[in-house]
Amino acid sequence: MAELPKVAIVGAGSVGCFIGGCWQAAGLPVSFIGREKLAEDIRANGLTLSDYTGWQTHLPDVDYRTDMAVIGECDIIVLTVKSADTAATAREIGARSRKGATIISFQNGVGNADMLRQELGDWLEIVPGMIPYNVAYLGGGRFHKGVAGKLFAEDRPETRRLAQAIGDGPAALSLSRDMLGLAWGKLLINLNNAVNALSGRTLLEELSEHDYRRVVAASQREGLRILRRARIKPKKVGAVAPSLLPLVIGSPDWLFNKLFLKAWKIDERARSSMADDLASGRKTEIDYINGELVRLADRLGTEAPVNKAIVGLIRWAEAGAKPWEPTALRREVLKR
Ligand SMILES: NC(=O)C1=CN([C@@H]2O[C@H](COP(=O)(O)OP(=O)(O)OC[C@H]3O[C@@H](n4cnc5c(N)ncnc54)[C@H](OP(=O)(O)O)[C@@H]3O)[C@@H](O)[C@H]2O)C=CC1
Ligand SMILES: CC(C)(CO)C(=O)C(=O)O
Repeated sequence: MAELPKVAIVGAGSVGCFIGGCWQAAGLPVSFIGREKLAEDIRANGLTLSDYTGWQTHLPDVDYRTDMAVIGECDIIVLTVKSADTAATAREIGARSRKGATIISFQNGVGNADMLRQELGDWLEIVPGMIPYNVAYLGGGRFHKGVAGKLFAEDRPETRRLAQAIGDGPAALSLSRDMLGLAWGKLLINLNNAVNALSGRTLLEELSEHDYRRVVAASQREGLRILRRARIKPKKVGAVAPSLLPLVIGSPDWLFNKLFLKAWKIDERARSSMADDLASGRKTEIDYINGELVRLADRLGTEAPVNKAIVGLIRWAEAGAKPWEPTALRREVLKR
């Protein structure tokens, strides 16, 4: 990999188009692999990327495809499909990729890298990654990063070279030797995704309501208890240590809205990816977030009533149930 690595983004939707677009803007050769609807849009409009700071760039020439033919030429494969699609997509990648190429998972949840190891471990180098920020598809080839944060990938020689090639910028790559800890830290933050989706509101609107935050805080407190029991140490993602998350999220409005919400730089359009899934009638990743804790609790012989209740409400919402008002959601989940 003496020259710039050739990158394929597989599952080029919100996150994939943003990351791949930023890396192309940084000078890397990037091919995007995704669905025909986005291919048409990007063919017509190119790719426009923006973020919450007002930064914007436009890429008129984008190699967006709907087949994997190019994958055999790529050094770095970035996987950005939803978790339920990981195994099937990995098999497609395995059939076409070059032995020894690197695949990085930028997905929510804690199990995608293991799934990739299972499907592709003897063929590709499997690298866990983590995406801390939100990306919204705004139509017309536009993708907007709505929350602050830096991408992470496991610290290895090939990711060090990649990070150097990308340089600084909105999709800069940081490296870590504790990706599993980061994945669990991110999962604790992602417990807000379901409440955001159930609220039917933007992240800012939802997080400014104390009753929604009380539900999130309770699911995080329960998550932390289960992780302690499993001897899993979640790592800090963002400004707040995992053990303090329930305290900060559950704090009263006068403190939370004035201090924390302002400092987090959340764009007023931003919603969680689970809210996007519900809005477009797709199955959510609930089984890989709150559901992961429910399964872990089960394996440990303990209970996860708050997260279990939230999984149930998301199932209803997937079947078409209406959004929840703050107090009604608090009463339904916390029974108080
Ligand atoms: N969006 C966000 O702000 C954030 C997302 N994440 C995580 O990032 C991951 C990606 O999310 P996001 O970008 O929102 O997802 P999107 O649904 O926007 O993008 C994934 C795309 O991959 C397509 N796809 C699925 N299987 C294949 C395949 N085999 N070949 C080609 N394309 C395929 C999907 O098509 P189809 O829908 O037809 O299946 C979809 O268009 C998720 O794990 C999510 O939780 C993390 C942080 C923030
Ligand atoms: C909003 C964010 C960045 C954190 O919950 C996210 O991970 C998502 O939308 O899936």
